[in-house]
Amino acid sequence: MTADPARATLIDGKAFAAGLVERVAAASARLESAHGVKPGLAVVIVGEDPASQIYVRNKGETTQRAGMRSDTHRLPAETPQDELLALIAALNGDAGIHGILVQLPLPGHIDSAAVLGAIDPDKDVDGFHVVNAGRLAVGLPGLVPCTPLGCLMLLKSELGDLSGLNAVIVGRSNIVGKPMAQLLLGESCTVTIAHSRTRDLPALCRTADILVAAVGRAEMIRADWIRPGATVIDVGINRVPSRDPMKAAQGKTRVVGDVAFDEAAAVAGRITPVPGGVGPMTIACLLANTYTAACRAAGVAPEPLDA
Ligand SMILES: Nc1nc2c(c(=O)[nH]1)N[C@@H](CN(C=O)c1ccc(C(=O)N[C@@H](CCC(=O)O)C(=O)O)cc1)CN2
Repeated sequence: MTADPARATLIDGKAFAAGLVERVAAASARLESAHGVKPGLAVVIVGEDPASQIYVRNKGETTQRAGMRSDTHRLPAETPQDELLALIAALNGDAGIHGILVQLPLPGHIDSAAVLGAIDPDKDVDGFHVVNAGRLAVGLPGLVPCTPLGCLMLLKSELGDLSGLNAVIVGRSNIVGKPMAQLLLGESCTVTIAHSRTRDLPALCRTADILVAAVGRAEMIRADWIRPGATVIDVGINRVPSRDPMKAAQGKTRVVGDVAFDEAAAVAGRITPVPGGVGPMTIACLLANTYTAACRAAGVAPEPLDA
């Protein structure tokens, strides 16, 4: 009889996110009662992409549950860019709105960089504006992209002090890979960003105490890429056919990450599942950023939101 392989500890992002939303709600209620400021978030969606519709609905519902103001602007797919820019200008000037988020992806006729660049950096709760990317790079207070911020919160709550750890991030996007690298550098990790041109990626990944997978390729990272005991953070959300051939034939899908979870969990020390790992932290951190933006607009120091 063979012994069961050791299994990694699951990092429960769903539970952590629920706790964070509660803390944001409590801090927001105190901000409102002490200073008369109710944090307000405006979410803008252009078009009918079904996944985006679900994410936007979840954002609206979670914002309301946290006792914040939630406005959702649904624009048709053929909305001209000028009209979208005019809406953003109006939201920039609305004192009751502290956070503005434009759901991505945008339809092909719209220049996403121009739209993201039109958001007031102090209301940019996605943290995608170049001003916020610059603030993060030089260590100034700004607004940090939600997914990497959520990953960092999970890592700190699991591992405590991260200083001196080797972190490898697979993926160099502006939204996840690069800000994740800046955040981990800020925690004094030794950081490497890997990408499609990296030589011997499996060997590089095996040097990682912390391995962040943000590449967008289903189950690309295998067990033998992982150093035994490493902490694995899986940012990927990929739809693949259902395991059940009958359901797969009907077009049913399931969500998997960038890490081959079952085999990776036999090697890693800690690992985030997909679903239920990093994903829920994205929306919780959006609320945290909205609260932070509202505090700064009111000239009030934000309360710490750590667990
Ligand atoms: N303006 C933005 N657009 C997009 C962002 C973003 O942060 N800002 N991120 C993604 C979509 N997204 C939020 O917008 C998001 C994606 C996934 C999840 C999540 O909780 N996923 C679940 C699984 C969901 C499923 O089963 O399909 C999980 O991982 O548990 C939350 C938010 C792109 N656009």
